[in-house]
Amino acid sequence: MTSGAMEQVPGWLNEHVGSARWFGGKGRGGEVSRVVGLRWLGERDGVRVRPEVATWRYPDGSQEHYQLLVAYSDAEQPAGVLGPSSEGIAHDATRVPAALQVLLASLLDGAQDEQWQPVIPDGRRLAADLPLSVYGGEQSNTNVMVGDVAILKLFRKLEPGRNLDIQVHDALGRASVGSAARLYGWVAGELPAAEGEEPVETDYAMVVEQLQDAADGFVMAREACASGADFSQEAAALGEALAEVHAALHDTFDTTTVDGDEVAATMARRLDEAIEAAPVLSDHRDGLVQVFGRLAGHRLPAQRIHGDFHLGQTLRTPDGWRIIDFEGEPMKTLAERRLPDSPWRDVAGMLRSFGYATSGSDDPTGPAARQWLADVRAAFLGAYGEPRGGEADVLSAYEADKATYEVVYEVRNRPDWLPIPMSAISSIVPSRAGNYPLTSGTNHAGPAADEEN
Ligand SMILES: Nc1ncnc2c1ncn2[C@@H]1O[C@H](COP(=O)(O)OP(=O)(O)O)[C@@H](O)[C@H]1O
Ligand SMILES: O=P(O)(O)O[C@H]1O[C@H](CO)[C@@H](O[C@H]2O[C@H](CO)[C@@H](O)[C@H](O)[C@H]2O)[C@H](O)[C@H]1O
Repeated sequence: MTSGAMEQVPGWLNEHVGSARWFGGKGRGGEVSRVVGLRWLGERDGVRVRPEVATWRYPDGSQEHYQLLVAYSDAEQPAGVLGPSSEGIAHDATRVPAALQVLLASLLDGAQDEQWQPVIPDGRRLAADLPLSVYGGEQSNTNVMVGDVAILKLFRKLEPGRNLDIQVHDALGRASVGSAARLYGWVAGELPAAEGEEPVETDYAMVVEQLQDAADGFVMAREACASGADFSQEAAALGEALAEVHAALHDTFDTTTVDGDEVAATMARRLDEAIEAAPVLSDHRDGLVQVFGRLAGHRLPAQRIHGDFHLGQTLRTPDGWRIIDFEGEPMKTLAERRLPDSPWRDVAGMLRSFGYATSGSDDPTGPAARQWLADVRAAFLGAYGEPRGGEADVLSAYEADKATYEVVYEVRNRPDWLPIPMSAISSIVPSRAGNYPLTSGTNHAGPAADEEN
């Protein structure tokens, strides 16, 4: 098969895409309707590598595009086997070391065609023989660690236009913001066009500075709460880092104001969609709508923000906090994620995340964890800038909205963690039906603390 041509969809592809961590349509049904191979990137040790675009079609007729990186060989590789194909045995290339080397070499070689265009303006420290490994933790895309130099982030869900992570890292680098990683390069290209359609630009990958000795903010905060260690100074530094990023984004991208009535209506609509995915929310509907309703009659300043800010998006390096992953909420469309939004959405995301961190404590609802939470919230807000006047209501509405989003996220991805956002919702909006029962003894999170609001 030549590059760019459409191939018959092999049977194993539905399983590969539908069960992947990066697949955003879990629970919505559908299947792969077509798959198109882009350019062959090269061959090494009998393994040929090609990025491919799989189109997933949902029962309602909508569709999404996902990037696959496929390695083909005549013999089975030790890991990553997907199934047979007309090109040989297909493998998930992120699990085949030789295939990852082919990918890196092709970026450095820089060969381009319309569909796949590597651009590495700052690749001084990259070399084809650097060891490569796929990051093994939670991620919505696929991060390949390139030695200790860079991270190659393969975007999985492909969307039209410039990727937000590339755009924001670029802007923050130009503004000399120290609390984000440096952007080294990217792979732009085109989504394969269906018959009779014009090709649409997209981005396939990004290469950024690999932060060294970086501790995950969520792990750090959770451990601090579990051991009773003070986290206030760290929380204050996080507040400063977010304020620095917000200031740069404010000065770089368009700003506007948004209508509080519309924001409240959008939150209520999101809630109704959330209730369909997570009926457990329905008892809280009226109370949540009331919280959202406090935005009515106000105009809220809006600007480009992070959009999915939580402790898992922060890394503590020896030089201070770094904020990562500026792609916004994975469940929103790119058009929605590009729109200016209230900076209080990011603040609320971090406050919610501090609540998640209390799950590390033996007694998440006990006085020590509650005090820890109150202290870190106060320190973070103090350093970021306390909400003034009606901003406190805006912040509460965004916290409630974020918790609603989290309920759906947990239902779909980590049902064991569901008690955490549910208990937050119970404390924001005590319901007639009583609080969500806190379960204990889950492997991951354990019971969640009641949260301050
Ligand atoms: N620049 C970086 N330096 C070091 N580690 C990073 C960097 N960017 C991301 N990581 C690690 O990779 C993980 C996933 O990255 P993230 O950008 O959140 O990916 P995704 O969009 O796939 O969720 C992070 O939690 C972090 O541990
Ligand atoms: O994968 P992303 O980083 O884009 O974010 C998604 O996954 C996050 C979980 O990994 C999820 O965050 C939720 O869990 C965190 C603890 O693991 C917690 O700190 C956050 O407050 C909570 O929202 C995030 O919402 C989701 O978009």
